[in-house]
Amino acid sequence: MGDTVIVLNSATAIDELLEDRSAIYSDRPPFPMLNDLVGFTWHFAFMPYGSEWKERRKVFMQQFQPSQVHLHRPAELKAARVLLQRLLESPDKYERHLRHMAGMVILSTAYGIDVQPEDDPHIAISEKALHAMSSTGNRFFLVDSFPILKHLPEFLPGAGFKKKAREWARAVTAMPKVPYEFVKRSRAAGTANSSIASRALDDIEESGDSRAEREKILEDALGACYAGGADTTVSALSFFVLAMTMFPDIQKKAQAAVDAVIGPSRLPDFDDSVPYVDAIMLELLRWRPVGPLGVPHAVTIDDIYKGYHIPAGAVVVGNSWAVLHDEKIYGPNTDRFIPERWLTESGEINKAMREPNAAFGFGRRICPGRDMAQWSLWISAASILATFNITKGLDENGVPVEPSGEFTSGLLCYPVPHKCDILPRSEAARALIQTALAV
Ligand code: HEM
Repeated sequence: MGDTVIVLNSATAIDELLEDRSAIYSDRPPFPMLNDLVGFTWHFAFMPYGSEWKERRKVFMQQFQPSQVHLHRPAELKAARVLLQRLLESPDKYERHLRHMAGMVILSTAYGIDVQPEDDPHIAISEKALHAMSSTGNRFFLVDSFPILKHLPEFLPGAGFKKKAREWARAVTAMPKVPYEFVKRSRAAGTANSSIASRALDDIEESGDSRAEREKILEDALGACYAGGADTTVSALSFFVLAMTMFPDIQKKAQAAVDAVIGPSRLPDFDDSVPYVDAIMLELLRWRPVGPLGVPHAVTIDDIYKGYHIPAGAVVVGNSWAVLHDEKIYGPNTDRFIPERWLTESGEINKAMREPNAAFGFGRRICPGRDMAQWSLWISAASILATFNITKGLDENGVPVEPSGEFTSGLLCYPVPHKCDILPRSEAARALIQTALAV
């Protein structure tokens, strides 16, 4: 990393630098362990600001622009309903089910893959690579401060990180390749489902441009869906489960709001408008941003801000947590979970509030999957509220166990595991879940 690290703690500084001057604040630090050794060089989240990053981000954005998002809805809806069924069968494994749901949305949307209920091979490959990413991103490796160390032979004492990196690199290289090759094989066999990959390959074939290069860009860009979207979605939904466990009154209010719109005989759909659930989603992203310090940016040329010299290469961190907990922006008690802060007196979303975009990063690097993320979170949360009660688990004496509310530290945070019971709200709710996928 560069020698200078600047942490921006105020919304004003973030707006003025990472947003207004994003043309020069959108680079990344080098990440020697993650990129050079573990092999995430294909993932545009970690690429330097430049043509390779631009090409991949452009291809990605084309598929996630507003005119395309309706194509992703069936997969998001199906994954939410499968989630309900899995919660019904084994509620104690809810973390595993959230992970399955996030993987299902991404693999189905991006590649048209129908994931298996258990031990899906595509999920397994991607999860291995994600494990490498979180293990690398959440830990300090000396090689990140002294990139020269990457040239140490593996057998030397202190070079154990190279062995670890080599083991991880296999899964990391396979992550974008294996599902992409699956799509190509399915197309050749005439069995391919509709997917982003398949539609983009149609375009490439029709255009007749230099195919190998465009395909490589597409393969990399799609690999970024799982790499950027799985852990983050799981973390946000885990915080939803935590919030519903900790704040039963808010859960009751949300269930009443869902019931009033949906009624007793069906499950939520994307056309349903439930502002209280919108408010819960906004508050969730604000209260517990999954990456409190985002992903570091770097500045490409020397800059001056308020009289301070910011040298080229400086690492610039936008402190999302500080912005999202700023009481001047979001009102009092920002450490508390209060969905009402997002609502007007008449119960509509208050459009004057600053959206919790800081949870998705900044400027030209802002999360390009945020729309998909928010819709997936919304439909999952609304479906759970419609059908389940989430309550505190009981200890051996039958006393409810209060969750600590704590969360892990690192690039990406999760709630510390807590005891909770997830049970259907009624026999009618159970029946709705059981028949949901037959509809
Ligand atoms: C709750 C869910 C999510 C959260 C909180 C989240 C948050 C973030 C954050 C903080 C960044 C870094 C932005 C920056 O550097 O300023 C990012 C980047 C990224 N996210 Fe997300 N994300 C989520 C879901 C997704 C999903 C579902 C996808 C894919 C479908 C995705 C794909 C990406 C990619 C590809 C990047 C790299 C962008 C770049 O460097 O140009 N994310 N996300």
